[in-house]
Amino acid sequence: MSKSNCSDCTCRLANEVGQLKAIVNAQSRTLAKLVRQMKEGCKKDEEAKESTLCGLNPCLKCLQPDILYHLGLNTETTDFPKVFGDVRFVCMGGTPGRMENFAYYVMQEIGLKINAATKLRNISEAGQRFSLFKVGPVLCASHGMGCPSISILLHELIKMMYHAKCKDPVFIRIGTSGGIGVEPGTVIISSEAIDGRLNPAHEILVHGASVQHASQLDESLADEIKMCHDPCKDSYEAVIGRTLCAHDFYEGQSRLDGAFCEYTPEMKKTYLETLQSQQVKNIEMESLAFAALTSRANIRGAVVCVAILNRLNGDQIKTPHDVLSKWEKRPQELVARYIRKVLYHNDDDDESEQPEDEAEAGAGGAGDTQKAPAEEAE
Ligand SMILES: O=P(O)(O)O[C@H]1O[C@H](CO)[C@@H](O)[C@H]1O
Ligand SMILES: O=c1cc[nH]c(=O)[nH]1
Repeated sequence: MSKSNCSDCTCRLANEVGQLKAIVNAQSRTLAKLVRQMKEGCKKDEEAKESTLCGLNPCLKCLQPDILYHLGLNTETTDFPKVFGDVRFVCMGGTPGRMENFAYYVMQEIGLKINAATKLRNISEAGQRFSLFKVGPVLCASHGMGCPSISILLHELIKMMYHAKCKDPVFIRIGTSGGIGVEPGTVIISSEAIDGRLNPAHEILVHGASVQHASQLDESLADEIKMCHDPCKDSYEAVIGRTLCAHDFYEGQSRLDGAFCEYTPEMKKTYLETLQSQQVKNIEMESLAFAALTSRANIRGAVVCVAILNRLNGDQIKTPHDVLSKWEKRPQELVARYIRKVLYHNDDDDESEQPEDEAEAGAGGAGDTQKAPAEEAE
């Protein structure tokens, strides 16, 4: 065996030992908690459990059933507290493929396993709009492009959290974006979302009148995710900055390569330089609705996007697909590390533990997996 193979192998083993240690520690904590509960006379957590979400539509409790149309789920046919009650992280990104890959990746990172002959099931397949995967306490959803699409998903996911009585779920968008004055491949964690006029508000029309909702993001969550970046080991930078949310990819982002363009290159240059002078680090298309809807519900939210180009240098995305797909994994890496840290390394937190069912039986709990077709099992 060559020296480098040997050190790779040692590194892998050390990694696996670290993961096993985290799982064993988490299981010890779970065991200690169960023993404590037995001593206290089996007080059940569930009895006191209510969702921690605030400011929701008071009519929700009267909807029997509540039909989450675009997710293809309803409260009559699905036992939300049973299937989704353990959700602590809701991660979302534009495409179904990214979110399926992320689900498998996070499963590995948090030490869960499924049988080799099974695969994760798209729970919202019946809705035929979004994809939704559940890996223990992590939900992974695709949101499509733009604020209207992500806001439909968010309304339904927030209602899901409410019906499932989830406690303090954290929502994170993992995406791509156009950077402003940053090296392509840099990860930007948004401090706040702003619109094209640099207003920190998501504007919607209700009964024909403009309603604005503040689009602040959780600063401490952004810091916690940033701390998961290791400047010595990671070959890319991670920065915190303002994110401009546009309502389209071309004119809304001052591109010169759309089917229509009624401004000059000089006007584009001036606009992008103004953004740069206002600490805007990137442009994408969902952060306004994401920030507004999560903060209205009292949900901690973060937006973590890789910059796939520097808009000060051009408009077209010329980077090869294999490089883009490596970059696309960077926000996923940071977010998976964050989730892992919250679940297993938060020693001050009595509740940090390996999810009980899945630690023993793999991530194949109710609604999580299905048998793979024969050819995929091979
Ligand atoms: O890469 P995702 O997360 O899909 O998001 C970005 O990419 C899309 C445009 O190409 C927009 O939806 C923008 O927000
Ligand atoms: O320039 C870009 C790149 C990705 N997504 C966007 O919205 N804009």
